[in-house]
Amino acid sequence: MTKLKFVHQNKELDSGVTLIQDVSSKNAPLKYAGVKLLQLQKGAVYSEKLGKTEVCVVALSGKVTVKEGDNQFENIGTRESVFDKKPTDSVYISNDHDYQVTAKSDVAEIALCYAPSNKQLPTKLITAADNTIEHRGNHSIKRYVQNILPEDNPAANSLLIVEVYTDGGNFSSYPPHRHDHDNLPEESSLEEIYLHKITPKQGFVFHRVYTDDRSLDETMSVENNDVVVVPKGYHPVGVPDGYNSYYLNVMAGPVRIWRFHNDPDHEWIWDRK
Ligand SMILES: O=C[C@H](O)[C@@H](O)[C@H](O)CC(=O)O
Repeated sequence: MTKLKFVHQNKELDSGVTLIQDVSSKNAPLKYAGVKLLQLQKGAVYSEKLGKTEVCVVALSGKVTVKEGDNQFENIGTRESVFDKKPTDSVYISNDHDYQVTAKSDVAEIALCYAPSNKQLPTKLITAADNTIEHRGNHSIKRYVQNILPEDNPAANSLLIVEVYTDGGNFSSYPPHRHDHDNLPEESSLEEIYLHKITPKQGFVFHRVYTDDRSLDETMSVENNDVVVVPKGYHPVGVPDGYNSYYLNVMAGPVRIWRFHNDPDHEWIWDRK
């Protein structure tokens, strides 16, 4: 059985810096994407030296200052919780840079989203206002999407990043789709990471990852701060009534294009009136 779910941890990295998730090709069936979830106490500093990797620092909650070379972005972040359900600020940093993140609020949570990068691009603040918003779906497949780094934003070499909110009783990433065939223009090959958050925090959601031939077919119950990786296959999410779901998606692959293929068995779901 392929390990697709990574349960949250609480590992003290440094004074005031707690590592909750660290998922990458080193410990998961991934070749491109990676994610870290960190919680920082006020004044705590997380530093990193990038190789041939780009990173997008997403200010999930609280406020942080991000410094890279001569670039300093002070007090970024717009929300106390991801469930404030509004866009936040992020900073894109490409390969071979050193950067530091310092917490400015009592507690700050950041997601570090990684993908391969060989061409240095400008370090860039992606403000909340730069996010594009979508309301997708109908019936019981309604979700609200905040695009942080969609493919029409040329700021990154490989990264595609989006936040998705799904209220209880709804499915998202549904009808099921895949993007695991390098077959443009019909379909692109992107692996994907889901960083899940749920409110109230004792909740869970169902996440299935399966392939057409069912050689991979895992249905998982996923809890707050768990990560699910999607190396290939369809990947629908179901949210029990009474709870609301948030997930941060990190996608990356050979080409920075998002073209998905719906599971033919369930594509009719989109056509309902
Ligand atoms: O491929 C993208 C991911 O599966 C999600 O971001 C999905 O598109 C979100 C949704 O449309 O429900």
